[in-house]
Amino acid sequence: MLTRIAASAATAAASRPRARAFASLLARDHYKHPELPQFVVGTENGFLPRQDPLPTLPAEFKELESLLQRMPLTVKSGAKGLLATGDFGAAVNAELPEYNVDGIHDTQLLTALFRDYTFAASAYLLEPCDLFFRDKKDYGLGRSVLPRNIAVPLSKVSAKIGARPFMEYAQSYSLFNFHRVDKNRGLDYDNLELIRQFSGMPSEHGFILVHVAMVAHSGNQVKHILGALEAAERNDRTRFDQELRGLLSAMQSINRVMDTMWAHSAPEDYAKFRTFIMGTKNQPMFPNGVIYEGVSDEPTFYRGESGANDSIIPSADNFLELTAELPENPLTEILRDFRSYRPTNHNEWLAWLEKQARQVNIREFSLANSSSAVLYLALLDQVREFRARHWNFTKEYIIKYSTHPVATGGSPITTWLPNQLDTVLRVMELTSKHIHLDKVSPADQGLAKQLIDRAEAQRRVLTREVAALRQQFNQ
Ligand code: HEM
Repeated sequence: MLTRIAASAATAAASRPRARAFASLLARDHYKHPELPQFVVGTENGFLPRQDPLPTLPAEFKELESLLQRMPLTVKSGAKGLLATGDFGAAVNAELPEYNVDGIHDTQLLTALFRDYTFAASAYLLEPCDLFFRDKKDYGLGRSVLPRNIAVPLSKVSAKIGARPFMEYAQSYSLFNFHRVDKNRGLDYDNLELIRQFSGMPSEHGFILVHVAMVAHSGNQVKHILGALEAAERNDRTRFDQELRGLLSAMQSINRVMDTMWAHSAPEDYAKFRTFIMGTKNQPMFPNGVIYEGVSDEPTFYRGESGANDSIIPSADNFLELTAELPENPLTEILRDFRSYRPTNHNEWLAWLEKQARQVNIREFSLANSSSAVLYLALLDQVREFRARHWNFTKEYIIKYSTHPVATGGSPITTWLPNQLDTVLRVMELTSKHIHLDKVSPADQGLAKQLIDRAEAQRRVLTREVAALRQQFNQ
């Protein structure tokens, strides 16, 4: 039933060329159906789930719930948890039954089970790496077999929600891992509480919930993207510019919340919980992958949890037709592979948007009018701002404290993020050549000059930085 609903929604979107087609996925009768996936892109929820995540599991899963509550390095009472003493793996083997999940169809419960089994799986597989890292500042080897009491139900639940059986950004670690302190209030950072975590540290709480508070603004991003596509299709310049202004304001809100990361999550703490969000693909801790006992004898290799699977920036890339400007190289292949580690409907949205923006020709339509072109440049600048801040995060939270050459998602640490940042900066330079500054208001003239100068300077600095880091990391 569930796949039928998702499939019919996808077919509806694909078969209608009009810009509003995707919004029809949110028809009210579909939206409330308990078997509809939790992650369905919308103009209100954006890329967050359509229902708030279940904070605890029902009583029939009490052993799993108990293990997860006792799991963090520091538990709620302040005492040391199972991961701190290196006892989590033994506790899983001794206490966890192999639950039967065959009869479950409600996606709110299925996704909560997916979140909780992926937490248990990552803690189980990476527990030895965390112990090793505390002493040696290297990760050693992870466990290479996932026991059947986790592997079998995790694989079944994953198949039901269309996910890979491994911790991911949206359906487990970040976007299905919050609850509201006050049910009647919105999703501001101060109204968010965390459900699961590995460390029990305030910095992990902040790291996860800043992502949620940013994505809380993505409904506006989706709304204005849909509006701008429709306006361009109808050749309605006035409305197109209004929608671009709305989109700009949504992106500015997202970037403002992102900047609060520095205050909510301390750079020196990141390495203490980062081990547990690593993947098993392209990682030296899992040279032979991981066998899922009771599922298959073939080893599995999965990318780890990463904000790279968030949909805000890929949506901006696709709408602004930046994706088409990415160089054809192994780093861009990694980007495309990352984009497959997200909820099915997010993938459908991104694929639809890339095609639709190309068909309507958003870039050409924007550049055909100097005022729209300045707005287009300002939107590129928001993507630049996100990626530049993000590159600063990577230097301050990771590179300062670790010589491990691979990020949690499995990408090379020194070159992958700059591949995308450099593309935005290059496209900003190209775009600036299409703007007739004599045809825009003095305020827009000043703005355009400021954005172009900053992009040129940033590109020069980035090239120097990456060359130095590549030498240091031998990449
Ligand atoms: C301390 C904060 C953060 C750190 C250290 C960090 C680190 C990283 C790293 C190392 C990557 C490379 C991919 C990989 O994992 O292999 C990445 C990718 C990415 N992260 Fe983060 N991240 C942080 C916060 C965020 C936040 C708050 C968001 C918001 C949604 C985010 C969104 C992304 C995106 C979209 C990518 C792909 C980048 C691109 O397309 O250029 N990250 N992150």
